Amino acid sequence: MAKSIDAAHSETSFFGDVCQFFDHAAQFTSHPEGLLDQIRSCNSVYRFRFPIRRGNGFEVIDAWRVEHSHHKSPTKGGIRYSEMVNEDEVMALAALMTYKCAIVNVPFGGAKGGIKINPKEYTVAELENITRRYTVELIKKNFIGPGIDVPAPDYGSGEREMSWIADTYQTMNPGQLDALGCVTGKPLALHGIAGRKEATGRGVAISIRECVSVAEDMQKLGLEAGLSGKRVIVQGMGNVGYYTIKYLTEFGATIVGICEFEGAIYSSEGFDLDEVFNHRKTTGSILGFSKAHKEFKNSSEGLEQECDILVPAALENQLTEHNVANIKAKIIAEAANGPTTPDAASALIERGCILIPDMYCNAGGVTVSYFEWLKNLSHVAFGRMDKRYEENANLNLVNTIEKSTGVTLDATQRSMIIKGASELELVNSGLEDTMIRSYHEIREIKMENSRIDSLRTAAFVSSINKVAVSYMNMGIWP
Ligand SMILES: NC(=O)C1=CN([C@@H]2O[C@H](COP(=O)(O)OP(=O)(O)OC[C@H]3O[C@@H](n4cnc5c(N)ncnc54)[C@H](O)[C@@H]3O)[C@@H](O)[C@H]2O)C=CC1
Ligand SMILES: O=C(O)CCC(=O)C(=O)O
Repeated sequence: MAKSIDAAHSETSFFGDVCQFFDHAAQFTSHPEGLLDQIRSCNSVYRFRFPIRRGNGFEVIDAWRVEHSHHKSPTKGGIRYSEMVNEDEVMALAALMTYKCAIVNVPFGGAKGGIKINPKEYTVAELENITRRYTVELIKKNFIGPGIDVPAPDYGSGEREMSWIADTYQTMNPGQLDALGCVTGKPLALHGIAGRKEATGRGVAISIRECVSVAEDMQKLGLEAGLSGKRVIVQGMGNVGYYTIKYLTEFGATIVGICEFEGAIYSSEGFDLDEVFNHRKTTGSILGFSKAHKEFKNSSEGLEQECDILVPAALENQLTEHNVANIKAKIIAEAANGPTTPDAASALIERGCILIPDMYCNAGGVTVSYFEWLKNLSHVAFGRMDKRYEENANLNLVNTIEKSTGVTLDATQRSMIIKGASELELVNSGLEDTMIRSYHEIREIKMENSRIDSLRTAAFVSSINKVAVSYMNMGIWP
């Protein structure tokens, strides 16, 4: 990979790494440097601090919301709750959101938030105070709203936090009809959407299934096409990792390794997700699981075991120049944001591996967030208006065919054909179509230019071009 103007910056910076990938891809586009600079830069970085009551005193919390690009509104991206969060990280994650949304044609600019706490060290009441106060700070500066900036879950946050955000925003904006579209990833009972919780992991599994379905690409790796029997190691068993394992298993893959914070386990025969999950719930650790052939107290050793596909689904900077030589996988599916550093990515590509890039691989979450936002703005659940209509039309059709052919279907066949689509089925269909279509869009860009070295570069080319068109069409005002 050619060294870029931002390479020096990237030694210590996640945002620098993202810029380095961007600059490498930009050479395959024809946009003027000024426009590229506008696309690459973070438009607004809001850093703030606020106090919460704790014990007999109070504690000051550091927080951020970064809106990377306003080429489309609203901006969109999760909120990370982590004691390691910092400004550079939130900027990088916001930038990735811009490129991610562009790849999957979700009409949002990119944003991300961060709250610098370890959520495990706070009571639920304290977490609620922090989340509500964070929301109020965003409201004060116009950094949240259904048409402005729409947060969602990320590492360390989930449906519960999104409910608190929605309730705070709604309370502060009485009568605002679209208020519930101010945040996505809400529980179903609070105007969320069926399938959002599983969406990122489901999308990751679909992206991998699509990648391994291309026989020509698998042949180059010395692998058979298809997921059946493929050996997979997953790092992180949180929201994204858990559902990635669930759907990969459903699609026929074998989960041979799981790495968590406290260590890693390996079994060449494969793991049952629920057995491992329940063991961890009961004992507090994945270590000590009786069906594991090997276990590692140093979790990162788990990444280096024999497998076909490695899925980092925890945090950034997991595959680096220090461990890349020991990675055995031929396919890396970046379920986490930024798990591979530019140096490690170059080494893997030179070795002939396929890297399914984060900005595409984990885009299922924001895709279904988009559906949730649409549902909130239209104030009606998907399928509500047409489900029964569709069923009646199908019923008439089946009756007519039965009458004219003399063939009678059994009850199972009838209900399968007649049934109208539920919200979950529509969401999953939209998600699957988006992931499959986007994979081939990126792959074709790569295939069309032999100088484009990776799916990541192709993905960046695709998003840079899309964002550039938006900026050019908008013009500059005043
Ligand atoms: N939640 C979502 O919808 C989306 C999340 N992502 C990305 O996916 C990644 C994971 O996010 P979530 O699953 O939501 O977070 P989560 O908080 O639900 O789970 C993360 C899991 O990773 C584990 N973990 C942390 N450090 C680890 C390490 N060094 N080794 C092994 N395991 C480790 C944690 O113990 C936890 O179980 C993040 O990079 C996030 O930005 C990307 C797109 C959407
Ligand atoms: O669902 C969303 O809006 C964003 C999820 C997210 O933070 C991400 O894709 O990294």
